[in-house]
Amino acid sequence: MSPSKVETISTYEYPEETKERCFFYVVGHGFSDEEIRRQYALCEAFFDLPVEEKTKYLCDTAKGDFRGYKPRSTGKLATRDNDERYNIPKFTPEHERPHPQLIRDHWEEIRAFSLKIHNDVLLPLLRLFAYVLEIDEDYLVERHRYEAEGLEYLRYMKYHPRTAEVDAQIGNIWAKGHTDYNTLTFLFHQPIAGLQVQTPEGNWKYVKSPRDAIIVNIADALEFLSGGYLKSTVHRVVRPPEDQVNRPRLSLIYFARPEANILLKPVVSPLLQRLGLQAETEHFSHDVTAEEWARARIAKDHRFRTGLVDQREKEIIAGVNQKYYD
Ligand SMILES: O=C(O)CCC(=O)C(=O)O
Ligand SMILES: [Fe+2]
Repeated sequence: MSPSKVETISTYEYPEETKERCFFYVVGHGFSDEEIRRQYALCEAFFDLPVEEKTKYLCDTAKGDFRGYKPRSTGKLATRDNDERYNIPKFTPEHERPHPQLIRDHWEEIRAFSLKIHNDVLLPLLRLFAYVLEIDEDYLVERHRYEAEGLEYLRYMKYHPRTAEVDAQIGNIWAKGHTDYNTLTFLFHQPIAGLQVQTPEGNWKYVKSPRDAIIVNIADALEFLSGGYLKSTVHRVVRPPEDQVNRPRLSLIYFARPEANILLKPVVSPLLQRLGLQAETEHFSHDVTAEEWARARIAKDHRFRTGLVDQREKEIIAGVNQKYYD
């Protein structure tokens, strides 16, 4: 028998990495399935309250304030959105406000849940991003102090199923493509499909939601602070697939934001200097704070939702535009 011929092989060339902007997942986050499902149960119970009760806690979105209850649009504006929200702000004296008894009855549990996201998930990630940016490990942490003035909130959300006819009028898009305006958004497990992320080529891809993972989304403030190095993810929500379309879609989301007076400009970072990103990628015509940016975006959103304008306005503040995507 002749020895088999040994083929010479060269090293494997890896295919090019995907250039997609991604959400990323955090696992091993320390939240039990039960803890999360209790929050969903509270979310469901909140939206089951009579509408007269919920509207006592309306948020003042005209002024860019998202604390409290946002009803879904109805009547002629019914196609503008199909979701109700209840945003529960940080548990600090600045944000003391009335809440329904249901929320009061579970105050400590909701508070512990919110603080756990802030302390055990947000802060370690901020240290990681500081490491990536080659800046002091606590630089971002010191700008997201829980006790400081500024708004973060836990959001309970409920999307109401709509008929195929109504959904067809808006191209089956429940929430148009957008970026979030905060630092990081944490989306807890979401069994109803619908969330999609936009690739740099402009295509949309479903975001899977593994049961043990929190989906994390980089948002505008982090993009500004990192000179565009960390990209604010463009995402949207579409009509769920046929086997899920008749079920209400509950979402449990935490929005972390920088402290109110943090200026949205790139941090001084060796990495950004090397990459030539130290100059701002988008230029505000004057300094803009995290609070101003968020309020301006919420107020513009209010104008569209409530029918004051028929097209979403592009310019948000100080010459910087927000893009919307179908
Ligand atoms: O409900 C979701 O899955 C995403 C919601 C969202 O993008 C938002 O509220 O900003
Ligand atoms: Fe979003």
